[in-house]
Amino acid sequence: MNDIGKLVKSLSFIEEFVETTTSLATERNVQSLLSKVLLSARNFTNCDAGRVYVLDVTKRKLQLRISQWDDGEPNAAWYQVRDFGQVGAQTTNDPLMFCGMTGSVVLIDDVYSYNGFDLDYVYSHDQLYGTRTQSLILVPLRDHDKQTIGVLELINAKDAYNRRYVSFKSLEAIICAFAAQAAVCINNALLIETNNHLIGLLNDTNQRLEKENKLLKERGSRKLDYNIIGQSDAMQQVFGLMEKAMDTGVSILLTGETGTGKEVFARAIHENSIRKAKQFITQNCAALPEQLLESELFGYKKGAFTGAVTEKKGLFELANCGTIFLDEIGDMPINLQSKILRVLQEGEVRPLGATESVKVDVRVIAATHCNLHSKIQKGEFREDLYFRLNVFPIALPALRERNIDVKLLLDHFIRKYTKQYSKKITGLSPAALDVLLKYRFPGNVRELQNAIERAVLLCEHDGSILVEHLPDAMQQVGASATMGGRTGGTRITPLLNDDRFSSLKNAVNAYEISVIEQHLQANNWNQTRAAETLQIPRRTLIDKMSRYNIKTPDKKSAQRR
Ligand SMILES: Nc1ncnc2c1ncn2[C@@H]1O[C@H](COP(=O)(O)OP(=O)(O)OP(=O)(O)O)[C@@H](O)[C@H]1O
Repeated sequence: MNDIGKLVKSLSFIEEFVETTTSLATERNVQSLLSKVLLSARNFTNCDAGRVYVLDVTKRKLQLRISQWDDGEPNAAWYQVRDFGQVGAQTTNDPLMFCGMTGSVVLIDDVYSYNGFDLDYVYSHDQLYGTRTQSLILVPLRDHDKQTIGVLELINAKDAYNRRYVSFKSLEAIICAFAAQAAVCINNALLIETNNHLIGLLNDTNQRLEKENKLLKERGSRKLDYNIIGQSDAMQQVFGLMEKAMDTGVSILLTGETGTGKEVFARAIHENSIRKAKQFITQNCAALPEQLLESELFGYKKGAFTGAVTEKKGLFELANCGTIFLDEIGDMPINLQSKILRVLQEGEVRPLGATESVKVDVRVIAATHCNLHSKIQKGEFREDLYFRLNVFPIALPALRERNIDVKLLLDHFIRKYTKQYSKKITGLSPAALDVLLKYRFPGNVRELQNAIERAVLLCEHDGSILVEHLPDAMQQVGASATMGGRTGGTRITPLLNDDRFSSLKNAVNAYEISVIEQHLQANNWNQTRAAETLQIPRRTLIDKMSRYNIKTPDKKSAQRR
């Protein structure tokens, strides 16, 4: 080539160079810019391949962002992110780290006979993808302030005419000039990318804050109406937990003795949540045999079993977008537990006899009075279901642990039942109040409520509730307190005048009957639970009931309400 020819070639090269770098400056998308940068660099230098590595926002981690070989873009699985914080620039044996940290060019013409830097990443790439790296150059990408923002790597430079390998030495100057221009464009695009990312984050945060604000405003204007009595610290803690869980939709596990208000709380959570416009459905898992419970909860298709003459929607479907309260979850048959788990995990139910599942969005609130841990140990309750339900546990305190609430509840129920039965009474006599404050309430609020309802009915118009209007078990507390601690004996007299106490045996029997009746009543006539609170085997309870002719009143089953 003569001088004129060389001059023309140089001029057209410069023209192409300027054109390319100008076109790069208009590209805003980082990934397509990197792709263009690499392609242009390879075109100028006739390289087989190349890669661009970019430092992350912390300016510590060098990440592979794009890789091109003649026959495609191998994925980046082989590449290990370089952490600049781990070694010093001068001690590193890794050429990428060295180039990035010192801003120096690394040029290797014969990769397989080279023994300077550790080129393991090159060898492993060749082995993994069947490539052949002959030579390479690493050039730092630096911004206006000479801060490294990444590394440009070009591989296997070739002669444009005969496609033979050539040394990168002759191309170093032009590659460095190109890299300097490209780095400015990449830096701008990275800043725009970071900006957009931050704007996105800001928008998300704004939206979230707006939502939370709206919720808080709604909450402020919405009168939280729990209809739950309790000012003790223990109850305040429960209210706090309940408010935290209210609008989240997480599963809640309510634990506590019988009658502590698990269902009251479940209903209050639903009625004060964003689901309140939808259904609140309750199902007592101990109340039905397994198959009936299954068809209640999941529904069935026509012909799914003998008797399934029409299709029936299950409770989960009926509670869609609302809340389902699964009471006595500890008594859920083990086979059904896996189905419940599926609802919680996948948000879908499959009615009996159906071939397809139905998507449901139901908040599950479960309750139990029994110890699920021991049920898990006995293999009666699935541990995975327990963890799923127990996302947000709330333990309700027993009434005896929150004495200051007893008075409030007494006032509340006296007001309620005097209104309900249109009865005018003056309140509780001091002796009755004394008894009630001493009593341990094994049946908790339910027992107190039942006692007051009964007492209001028994009490004289315009009179006050006396000890004799209270259930026997409570009267015994009053009597034993009088016998044990006080003198005067006024409260023993009625007992001695009573035929039932004519002999010690009769008195003991009468006492036993009243205790058993109390526990049955407090447990809604559920024999299993009454036996538990009495701490006797269920069989013994049944024997005693038959011996003393204690009969369950007609309807005591706690079904769906
Ligand atoms: N804090 C409270 N304030 C007012 N009433 C309450 C309170 N706690 C419970 N009650 C009343 O006590 C009775 C029993 O409550 P609930 O049925 O919610 O108890 P539970 O813990 O679900 O009982 P079980 O385990 O036997 O099903 C209900 O009539 C309820 O209205």
